[in-house]
Amino acid sequence: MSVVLRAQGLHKILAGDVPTTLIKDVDLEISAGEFVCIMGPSGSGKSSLLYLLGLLDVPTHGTIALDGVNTQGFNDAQLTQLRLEKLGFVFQFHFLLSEFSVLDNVCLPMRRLGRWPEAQCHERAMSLLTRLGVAAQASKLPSQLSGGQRQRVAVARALANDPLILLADEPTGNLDTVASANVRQILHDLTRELGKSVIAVTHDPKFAAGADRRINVVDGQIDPDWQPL
Ligand SMILES: Nc1ncnc2c1ncn2[C@@H]1O[C@H](COP(=O)(O)OP(=O)(O)OP(=O)(O)O)[C@@H](O)[C@H]1O
Repeated sequence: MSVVLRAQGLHKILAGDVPTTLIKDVDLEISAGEFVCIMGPSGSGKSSLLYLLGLLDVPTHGTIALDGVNTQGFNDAQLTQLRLEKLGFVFQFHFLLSEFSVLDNVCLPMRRLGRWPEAQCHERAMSLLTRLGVAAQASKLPSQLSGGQRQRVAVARALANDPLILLADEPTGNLDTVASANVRQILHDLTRELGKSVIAVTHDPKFAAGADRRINVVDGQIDPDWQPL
């Protein structure tokens, strides 16, 4: 299996009167099509690690290679471009743009990347919304959707640019039980069907149960001795 993301010697230290170490000594490889869940106690550094892996934050030391590209020394514009091309994000809160329709929310990252002409952006967006069961909501505003529908649109948006890796931070954390089960199922089934790698932070044992690999973060480090139940 080819490696799509390789993190080596990651450290994240916050400067201050007393420097705080958020992440230390993390080495991690993610294979193509692999579904990995990051688990661990609250405040252990799971989101901090995900933000580093997703190039939303820059490590104090260490390197991250994405699809064979070493990102060390990249400036903001280069990191943004690489994220746009290779990564999709789903957060606990949907972060859809409230003044844009559902369809436009999914088209926006495609327009930004410029890989497809406008007609194809629409076609791709509608196809994703259909697969996620929210095509009927395409012309609505996010405020007119239920929480579960909004999160499904957020998944469609994350997949819009056909990313190599989908990164998710507590994607079912803000949903009721039924919507949570639905989004969980979709994330597992659709990403496998599309052959995406997934890195997901979760507290949800049901979500983690379907993963290929579960890692436990404790005090900013991957616990090498941890055995999932
Ligand atoms: N920008 C920051 N400034 C100061 N402290 C921070 C910052 N970002 C994170 N922290 C601290 O770093 C630690 C790890 O935070 P992080 O959000 O990564 O944990 P987590 O494992 O994702 O937690 P949770 O499961 O509660 O979401 C926490 O103690 C948090 O308060």
